[in-house]
Amino acid sequence: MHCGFVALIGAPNAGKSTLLNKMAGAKLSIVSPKAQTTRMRILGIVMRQQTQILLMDTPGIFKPKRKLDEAMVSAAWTGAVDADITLLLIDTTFGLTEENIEIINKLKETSRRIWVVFNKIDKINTQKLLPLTEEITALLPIEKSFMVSAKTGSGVDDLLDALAEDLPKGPWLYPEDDLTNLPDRLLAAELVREQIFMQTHEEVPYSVTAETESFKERPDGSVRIDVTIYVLRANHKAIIIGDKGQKIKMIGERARKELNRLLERPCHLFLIVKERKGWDGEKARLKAIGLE
Ligand SMILES: Nc1nc2c(ncn2[C@@H]2O[C@H](COP(=O)(O)OP(=O)(O)OP(=O)(O)O)[C@@H](O)[C@H]2O)c(=O)[nH]1
Repeated sequence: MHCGFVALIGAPNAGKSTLLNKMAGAKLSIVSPKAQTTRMRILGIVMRQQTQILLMDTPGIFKPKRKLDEAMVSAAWTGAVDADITLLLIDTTFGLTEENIEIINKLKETSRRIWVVFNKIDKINTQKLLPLTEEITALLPIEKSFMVSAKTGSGVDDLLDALAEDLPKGPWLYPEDDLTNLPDRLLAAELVREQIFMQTHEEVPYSVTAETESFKERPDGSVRIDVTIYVLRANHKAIIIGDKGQKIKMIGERARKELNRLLERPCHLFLIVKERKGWDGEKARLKAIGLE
């Protein structure tokens, strides 16, 4: 038996959550075209041959402005420090950005073993990759590099095989059928937040947090889930509710469909929206989404 922690690290939007989901074969971490969608560490438990790969999705690394941002970036670095292998994910459509150079400089101090994963190769001419690889190896000692498309799955099997062979000997830490250690109530709140990221724009998604207030199993096998959406400002509340409640209805419908699939049972989802000034600086709110 082999078992080890692998952290996915990179700039916002590099495709870390998409890759985690592809490697885990399940939608565990929420994805949107907007930067900073992931706010906490999400563990995906992936069985490959006789190896349990404990794959950690982390928030994108960027310059923090508020307390929430600081907690997110700090969660990402803790993920890298704790990992046996750190996968540095590079969005090849942008190449070596300033953001990536900053991450690389800090990775040198925090991580022992770094593999580089060039992502989104479905979008680029792969000839661009050779100079990019050279630029990165000049900055950072990397053990291995991979070319993948997290979206199509191209190259993902090779990456999984390489991890399975390389992780240290040791007992599995989780039952082999588990997909994640995250509680269902946290996954439910995340799926609601994902829909807000998908269906609202500009500063609205960054004004929002979602918390599951209650999660009750019903005798018929279904589950009732009540989620509170906190927003920083009254006008954001109005945007999320929408004209005649159309927007919140759509958020709820889409999140419920995803939840049914993830929890493999019918879900009844109830949403309420509350204005809460300064939630993004409140310890309790950050703790509720797994941040310290
Ligand atoms: N074409 C293409 N798009 C991708 C690929 N991987 C991710 N994306 C898209 O890139 C966007 C960001 O993906 P995420 O997985 O949310 O990125 P992330 O690194 O987790 O982002 P943060 O939450 O900001 O840290 C989404 O629109 C994805 O669909 C890929 O391999 N190819």
